[in-house]
Amino acid sequence: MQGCSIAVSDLACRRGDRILFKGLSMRLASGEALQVTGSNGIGKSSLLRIVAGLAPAFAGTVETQGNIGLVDERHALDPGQPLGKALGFWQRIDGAADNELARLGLSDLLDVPVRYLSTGQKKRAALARLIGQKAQVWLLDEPLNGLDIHAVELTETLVAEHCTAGGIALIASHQPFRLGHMQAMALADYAL
Ligand SMILES: Nc1ncnc2c1ncn2[C@@H]1O[C@H](COP(=O)(O)OP(=O)(O)OP(=O)(O)O)[C@@H](O)[C@H]1O
Repeated sequence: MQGCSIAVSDLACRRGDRILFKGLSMRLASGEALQVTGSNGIGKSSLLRIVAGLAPAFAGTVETQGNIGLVDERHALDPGQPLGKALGFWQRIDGAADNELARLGLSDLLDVPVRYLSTGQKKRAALARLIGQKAQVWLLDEPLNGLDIHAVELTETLVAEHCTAGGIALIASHQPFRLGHMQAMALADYAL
């Protein structure tokens, strides 16, 4: 995997008329992972969207190197399409790749419309798309929500493999995420 990095310096985030956090700095290099923790509404998702370039910083800078894949609550896959077709759409854009469908327990669901998938199945389908995207930088917003114990372990393993291969993982979650050498940042330390 090519070199990748995230460098955030003195970042402030405003949503509406509220400053959610300020003075946040962090650096992640190839192979590193960081979990951002904090209570509901503190700004974890907002931070990920700023790092992804989808929302503006109120102050400070964000520099990233490498392709970014963001998995959050928004639909990555067309809800009206069967899962196989919805993933196929992205494969034509991302380039053919092994989406790890069998490993993610999705092989028997390819004919099922995405909107009929369960919460956990949708989550695993989003991971399949992320893997196919071959992005170096993974931004994962509450990746364990709605997953059963096996899917939790699989997600943790996939992230570990991604970092071992030289990728970066920035994870926003209030749940424990087991990963060796995971750094941690409490967003409350930067909240106003
Ligand atoms: N576009 C927006 N305009 C105004 N306020 C917003 C906007 N987006 C988010 N907010 C507010 O910013 C705050 C932070 O939201 P955010 O989703 O980043 O928090 P979070 O820490 O990820 O929460 P959760 O753990 O519940 O997912 C919330 O109070 C939310 O209502």
